Amino acid sequence: MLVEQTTLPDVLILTPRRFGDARGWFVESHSDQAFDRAGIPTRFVQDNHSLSAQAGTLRGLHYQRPPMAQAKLVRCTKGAMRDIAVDFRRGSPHFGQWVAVELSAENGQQLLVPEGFLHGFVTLTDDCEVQYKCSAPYAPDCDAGIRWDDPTLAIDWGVTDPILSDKDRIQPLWADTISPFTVTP
Ligand SMILES: Cc1cn([C@H]2C[C@H](O)[C@@H](COP(=O)(O)OP(=O)(O)O[C@H]3O[C@H](C)C(=O)[C@H](O)[C@H]3O)O2)c(=O)[nH]c1=O
Repeated sequence: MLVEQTTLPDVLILTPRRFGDARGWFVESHSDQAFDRAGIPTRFVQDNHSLSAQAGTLRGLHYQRPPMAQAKLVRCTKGAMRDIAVDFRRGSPHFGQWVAVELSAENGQQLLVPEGFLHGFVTLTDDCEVQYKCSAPYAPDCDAGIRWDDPTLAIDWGVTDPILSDKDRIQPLWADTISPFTVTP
């Protein structure tokens, strides 16, 4: 498994090895053993899978508050999407900084988004399927978010008028939110 850093050092791009042959290919899409070998301690308890029918669908920015904070391992299994992670940890030298990575069924790349980060994505194709592993179960009472178009974060999503859920239209602003996450630099 290839492990690459992004401009946010704790957010990693993982590319498992694809074994191609005349039939197509095979990949171990996730393996605790591969994580052990890479020195990544994160373990997962829940798999999620979403389908977005139209390109330009934006889901995010979401997180779960402690004690149900989630790390996520995100991959796109049909189509393509622009995956966004934002450092939401007070004390981090990258606090408020974001990174965008294109994930697609074709490139087979995965984004490891640690606890303490906001996560969201915008689809680049119709019928885009995203599958992601979570390190903690869904906890509606801890579910929270920040506005996708927050002026402080100024994220470049590559879209101006995305398809949003009602919930995502009214998420709070970064400036109005105290992060529940801290990290000692
Ligand atoms: C996340 C989740 C949702 N649900 C139910 C709750 C709603 O009735 C329905 C849709 O939930 P929501 O609109 O929050 O789904 P997304 O907008 O795709 O949110 C997710 O997408 C962004 C990108 C994320 O990073 C989070 O994992 C997650 O917030 O599924 C569950 O039953 N379990 C779950 O783990």
